[in-house]
Amino acid sequence: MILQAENLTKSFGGLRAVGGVSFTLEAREILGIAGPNGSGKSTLFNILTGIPFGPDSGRVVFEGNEIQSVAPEALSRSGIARTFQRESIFPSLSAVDNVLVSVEHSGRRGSDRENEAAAIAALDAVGFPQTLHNAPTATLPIFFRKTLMMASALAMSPRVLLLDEPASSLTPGEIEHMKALILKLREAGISILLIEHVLPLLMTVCDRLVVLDQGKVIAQGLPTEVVADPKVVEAYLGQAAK
Ligand SMILES: Nc1ncnc2c1ncn2[C@@H]1O[C@H](COP(=O)(O)OP(=O)(O)OP(=O)(O)O)[C@@H](O)[C@H]1O
Repeated sequence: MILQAENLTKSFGGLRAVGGVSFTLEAREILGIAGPNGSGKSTLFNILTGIPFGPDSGRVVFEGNEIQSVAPEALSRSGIARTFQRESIFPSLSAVDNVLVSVEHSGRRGSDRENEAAAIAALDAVGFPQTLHNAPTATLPIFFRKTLMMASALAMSPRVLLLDEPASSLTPGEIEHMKALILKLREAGISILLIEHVLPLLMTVCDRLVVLDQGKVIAQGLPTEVVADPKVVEAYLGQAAK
């Protein structure tokens, strides 16, 4: 086991966005976090990484160490990196310069030439086209903005990577590329937590699923078992009916 969440909670005023969530992530596992809109998925990522806020209570154990109170910068240097649901890139910087920002915050800062080589290696690892390395990122198509954000996360050399809806707004062909990329990252030895709305995508890449509804785990286990669980069907159908 590489990561363990124990009874995590987070409230916003009277709203309990995450209400006692526990799960484990095994080394080199892809664990999907599913659940309808507003079920607490992104808040769970926020409190796991401390970006932008930690949990109200509960424990997060990463490689045997409690990390729920570790500052986010120290945490990302220690081997956990994340992407965001909305692409968080610096639009005025080129792709290489975006990734360089991560390299320079990774705690492995070298010479300018070494840093640039590390940034380019991260872009290559996600298949980001060389022709776009120096293009302004503001005008990049969404698929490349998403892979750029993944390259920035990889530049931190994470052992655990949290991906928040990497496939949202992508075309079916792009989703296939994204799937292949996620599987390749696991092959490279990275353990992955993957938030997605779209159950069929989770079904094809995840080893196990955890399903949240209203901040609580309502099911977890093998994807085929979880999607057949009446509580999961009800949570998704309830959402569709709204
Ligand atoms: N910073 C915040 N302040 C107040 N309420 C928040 C905040 N962040 C999230 N919430 C609320 O917490 C609940 C869980 O939101 P969260 O974004 O974690 O859900 P989600 O499952 O990621 O949803 P989606 O699939 O729509 O992204 C929602 O009711 C949301 O409105």
